[in-house]
Amino acid sequence: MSLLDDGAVAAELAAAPGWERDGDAIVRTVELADFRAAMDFVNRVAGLAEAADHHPDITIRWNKVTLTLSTHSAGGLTRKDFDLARSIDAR
Ligand SMILES: C[C@H](O)[C@H](O)[C@H]1CNC2=NC(N)=NC(=O)C2=N1
Repeated sequence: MSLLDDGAVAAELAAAPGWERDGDAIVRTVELADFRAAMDFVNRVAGLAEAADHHPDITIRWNKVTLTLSTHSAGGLTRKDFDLARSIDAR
C-alpha cells in the first residue's frame, strides 16, 4: 500500500467531513448519547476494522470516541485509512 502525497490527502479529507489530519494520521471524534452508546459504536467500528484488516487507535471518554487512523506498515496515510474512514462514516 503506497503512501498518499499531501495533495491526495487534502483531496481525500475534503471528501471526509469530520476527519482531520494529525501528522501521519487522520483523526475523528464522535459524540454519542452516553457510554453504552459509545461502546456500541466502538463495537461496530471493531467489526469494520476486522473486515478490512485495518485497525484504528481508539480512545473512549464516557460518550466520546476518538478514532485515529494511519497505516503503520507504510509509515503514514494510504487509501486504506480513507476507505475505512468512509465505511465508519456510513454507519
Ligand atoms: C498482518 C496485518 O495485516 C497487519 O498487521 C495489519 C493489521 N492492522 C493494521 N492497522 C493499521 N492501522 N495499520 C497497519 O499497518 C495494519 N496492519
